[in-house]
Amino acid sequence: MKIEDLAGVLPVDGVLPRDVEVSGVSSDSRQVTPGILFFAVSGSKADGATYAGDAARRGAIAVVAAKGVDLSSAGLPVITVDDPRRALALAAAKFYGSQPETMVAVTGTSGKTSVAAFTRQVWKHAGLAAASIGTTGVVAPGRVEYGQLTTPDPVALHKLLAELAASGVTHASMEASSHGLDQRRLDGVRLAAAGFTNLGRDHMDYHPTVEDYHRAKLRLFDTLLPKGAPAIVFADDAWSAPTIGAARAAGLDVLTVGRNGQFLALKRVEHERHRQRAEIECGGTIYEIDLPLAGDFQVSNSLVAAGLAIATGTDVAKALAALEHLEGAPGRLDLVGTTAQGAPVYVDYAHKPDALENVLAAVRPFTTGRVIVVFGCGGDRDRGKRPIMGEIATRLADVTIVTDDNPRSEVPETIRAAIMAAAPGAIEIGDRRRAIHEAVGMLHAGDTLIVAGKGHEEGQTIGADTLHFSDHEEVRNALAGVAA
Ligand SMILES: CC(=O)N[C@H]1[C@@H](OP(=O)(O)OP(=O)(O)OC[C@H]2O[C@@H](n3ccc(=O)[nH]c3=O)[C@H](O)[C@@H]2O)O[C@H](CO)[C@@H](O)[C@@H]1O[C@H](C)C(=O)N[C@@H](C)C(=O)N[C@H](CCC(=O)O)C(=O)O
Ligand SMILES: Nc1ncnc2c1ncn2[C@@H]1O[C@H](COP(=O)(O)OP(=O)(O)OP(=O)(O)O)[C@@H](O)[C@H]1O
Ligand SMILES: N[C@H](CCC[C@H](N)C(=O)O)C(=O)O
Ligand SMILES: [Mg+2]
Repeated sequence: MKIEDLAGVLPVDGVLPRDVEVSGVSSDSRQVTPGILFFAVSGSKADGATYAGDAARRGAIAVVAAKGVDLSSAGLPVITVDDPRRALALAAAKFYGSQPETMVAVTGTSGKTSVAAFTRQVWKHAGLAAASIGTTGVVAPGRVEYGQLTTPDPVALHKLLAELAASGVTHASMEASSHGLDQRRLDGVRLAAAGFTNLGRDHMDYHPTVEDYHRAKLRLFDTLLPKGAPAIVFADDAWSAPTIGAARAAGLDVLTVGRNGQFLALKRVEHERHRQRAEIECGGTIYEIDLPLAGDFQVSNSLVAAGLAIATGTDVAKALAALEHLEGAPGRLDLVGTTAQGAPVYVDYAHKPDALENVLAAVRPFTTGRVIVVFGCGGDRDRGKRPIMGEIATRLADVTIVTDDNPRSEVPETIRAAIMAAAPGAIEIGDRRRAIHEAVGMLHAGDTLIVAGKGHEEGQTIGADTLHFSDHEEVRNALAGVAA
């Protein structure tokens, strides 16, 4: 690509000769190779501008930086913009060129991974070549890969989207995390529709207030979606009304789903142990759907996913019929096994208060005995959620076992103590393996065990080391009677 090809997204005129070849774009000087256009972005730990010299030494052709940043010593032509992160996203989109024709994104505190996976499955059922991108990685026809971030950085994202488009993928759903939205990672994605699930306490180590966190999420609707595009909003959350208001004000076609929804109205749900029967009304017709998943919240997630598929052209009856074949995303209320007496053991990714509350409430209706929960809180993350989650667990479970979940650089005992302080009667077992085995050993007929917090994760990070650890494996071993 020539630098002039970026003229639509960057003020390149007069900075470099128009026919200078660009071999790529990057915001990480360590990744710069000759011909790369370097973007100096200011981050949480460092300021990219201080690495412009490094980028120059590695062969960058120019640096894109915020107005007012002094880069006179970098020895590179400077292109100035208002928002270097947005410029990077738009330039990455232009550089890699193609994206699946129909792209949708979903945001919300909980349910993003599930909705992205469900939307892909609904499209697939409708005969479309579909992919999903999120916390558990990339899933596409012939491709399953684990990813590092929920919303990949724009350079990795557009490289991936171009690969997917080249492989024939026409439809892709992706998660829009608040970090991703705030850091402009999705700004170059051509979105056809977007979804909102709910808002609760999360990432309070990044966003100063819950209002700031909500504002970051709203960028998806008021900045990224084109006017007139459909916004599928779950209508039964405390934050639904302000989200609907903002989406309407942005000129979007707001389609609400849920008990209070109008586009897909949930009329009735009957919960069974591992499945649910839902009556959904759309355009005056009632559809009866057998959802093969446990958990009230999965009904909500299915409605958002079906809404996204319908809003982007899938036939209503086909989309709703596809819900009968949904598979849960890995580690989301994932039934790993049952004891000889039939007590189910679920692995779930609830690592924030609302998610824990929902998952414990979800299993109560089909638990005739006790609900037992094993969970902990991650180190180097929001400390405020620890007592809140302790309180939720002891209020909603009959037996609470507090254990470790990625203590990272923190002292594990201190994290557990903060949870225990609000969890009277809870049992403290730091070693997660032992905690899981003891919990499985306690199960009687009618009980349900939830091992929460790690979901699909395959490691336990203690200090700087990540040791292999899988809740799925430990549950299976404990059920098989293998010693801890
Ligand atoms: C806090 C955060 O979100 N950080 C992300 C952010 O880094 P940053 O911009 O703050 O980077 P920084 O370290 O301050 O450096 C500033 C700039 O200097 C550059 N640099 C730095 C060193 C050097 O030698 N040369 C150089 O050019 C860096 O590449 C960067 O561009 O941008 C980077 C590139 O996109 C991300 O990899 C990085 O994610 C880190 C690893 C991370 O852990 N992020 C998590 C918190 C995250 O984003 N999570 C969300 C939500 C998860 C969920 O709830 O599902 C996600 O979407 O995954
Ligand atoms: N719609 C929902 N409402 C409330 N809780 C939910 C909902 N969907 C999922 N959960 C809970 O949140 C956990 C994470 O679900 P999921 O991975 O789909 O959400 P996410 O938004 O992608 O989360 P993360 O940001 O952690 O990746 C689930 O394991 C479950 O406990
Ligand atoms: N995206 C989240 C995941 C948290 C999962 C939990 N197991 C933990 O380690 O706290 C984070 O990195 O904060
Ligand atoms: Mg996710």
